Amino acid sequence: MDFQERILHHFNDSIDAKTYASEVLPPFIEAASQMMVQALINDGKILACGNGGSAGDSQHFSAELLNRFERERPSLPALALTTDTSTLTSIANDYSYNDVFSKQIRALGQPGDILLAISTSGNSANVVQAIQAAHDREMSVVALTGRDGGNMASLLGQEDCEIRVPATSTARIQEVHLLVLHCLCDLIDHQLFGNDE
Ligand SMILES: O=C(CO)[C@@H](O)[C@H](O)[C@H](O)[C@H](O)COP(=O)(O)O
Ligand SMILES: [Zn+2]
Repeated sequence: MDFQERILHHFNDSIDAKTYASEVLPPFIEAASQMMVQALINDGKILACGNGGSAGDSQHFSAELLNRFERERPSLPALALTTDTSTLTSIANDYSYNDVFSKQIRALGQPGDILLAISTSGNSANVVQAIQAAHDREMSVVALTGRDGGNMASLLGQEDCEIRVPATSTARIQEVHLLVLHCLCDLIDHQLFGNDE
């Protein structure tokens, strides 16, 4: 395969992953948006976490809520738990990397808040512990996963919502996660602030 063939292969794989996801994910994305809207209406906030590319997704999503997505509207309360290096390094150093998100949630999470937990494998131990901490704080969870949902899937209850991308490649799952996050931003704006046409 020459370089351009490789590139084409990535594009086609990504298109196929999104097409397949579009056949199964819409009801779950709708439900997750309604959970988030209800939390925001009730003065709750959204805390987001994940590792690597999913840390980037957490920050991408919280920025779109705090600042804006595609239209003018008031700031919405969201916080990525992946950004404060002093907090992250001290928790990892003194306790364990598995605690970096859960300790923040136990301090900042309030009943009625939402945890957005992002992992392509569903098996990142710090995200699994974040879900446990969120439940302890009476928060509901929106989980963005892939593959078989991993350990995260088995922890979720009736109040939670899993959006599981039907794919196995980390990169393809991440590409669909980003699209899902943009759908959530659009649906949140639409439900809170009405039609923008
Ligand atoms: O972005 C990528 C791969 O595309 C990596 O940084 C990836 O996010 C990291 O390996 C993560 O640690 C994977 O964690 P997870 O998705 O299994 O929870
Ligand atoms: Zn990546």
